[in-house]
Amino acid sequence: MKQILVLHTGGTIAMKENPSTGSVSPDAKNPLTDAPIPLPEDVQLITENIFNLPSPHITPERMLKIKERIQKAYQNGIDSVVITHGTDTLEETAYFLDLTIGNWLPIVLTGAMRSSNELGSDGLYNFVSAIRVAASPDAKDQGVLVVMNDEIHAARYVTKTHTTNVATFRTPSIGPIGMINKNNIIFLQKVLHSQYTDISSASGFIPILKAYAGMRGELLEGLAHLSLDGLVIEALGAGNLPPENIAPLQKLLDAQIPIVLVSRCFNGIAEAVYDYRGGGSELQKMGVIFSPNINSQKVRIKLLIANNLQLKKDELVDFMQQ
Ligand SMILES: NC(=O)C[C@H](N)C(=O)O
Repeated sequence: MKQILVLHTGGTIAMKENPSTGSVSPDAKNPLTDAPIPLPEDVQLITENIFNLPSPHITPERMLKIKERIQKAYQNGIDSVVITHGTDTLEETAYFLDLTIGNWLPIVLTGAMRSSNELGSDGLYNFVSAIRVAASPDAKDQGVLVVMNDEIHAARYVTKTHTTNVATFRTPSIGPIGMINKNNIIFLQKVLHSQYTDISSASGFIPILKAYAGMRGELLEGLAHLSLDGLVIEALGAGNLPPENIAPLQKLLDAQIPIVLVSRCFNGIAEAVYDYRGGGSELQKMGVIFSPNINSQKVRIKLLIANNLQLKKDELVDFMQQ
């Protein structure tokens, strides 16, 4: 028998709609607990309601709690893990686990865009799909996975792209790494391993700042008065900033605050291409770290993990660029 640990954390998948107002809120009793679940024959579920929270209430400390619960379960010989989670921050928890669990047994996150009593509710279907993927031998050694709407995505790249559509989770550039059919689970691509790093705390003040046309230096100047542990900037295009930001940025760098830059573009990566005031070349020479191929919210998770590893400067650059 395959033993799958199911951790329910909350989110729309555990919510109900009030039919008279149309508003959606957490249900005291998880609707998945009593739902008829067609399980593969060789699968046994061990279910736990670790939280019942909307995912905007999920913090890095709570992600750490999920990680520790999974690692404890590994000692008891479970075969895989399914986590139900709100979709708003699902990609951040998925990536946190991808970086901090050094074990390649399947871990699959899923959620829902429509709550349990809404017409066309996708929760139960996604949950069953996640169990099927977690039970598949091909899901081993693929890193943490996100299963929604008949697709399998890698935690490292997947992102929520739509506020309400059930096909909200997408992987820019490469697409899903697998698909779920009526009778088969098919993996189409093999995922690069994320570097494993163990942490026992997840603290740090690391905001994300999005650049825009006409952005002046006041925001960065203001940030210099807060005790930052790091800063993630979503820069313009290939990795550039309006020139007024250079001087305050230098002040933050002089104060030894790690600054990691990604592009605000949905596709592609930030690189030091442009050599003009505020261009990527100047930013790189100043010591801004360019992060390839993950979005700002995931870079933030990675920088937070780095913050709790107490890395030296060179190690931090290496870690953030992997
Ligand atoms: N679809 C969802 O789960 C959205 C919800 N606000 C959450 O993340 O908890």
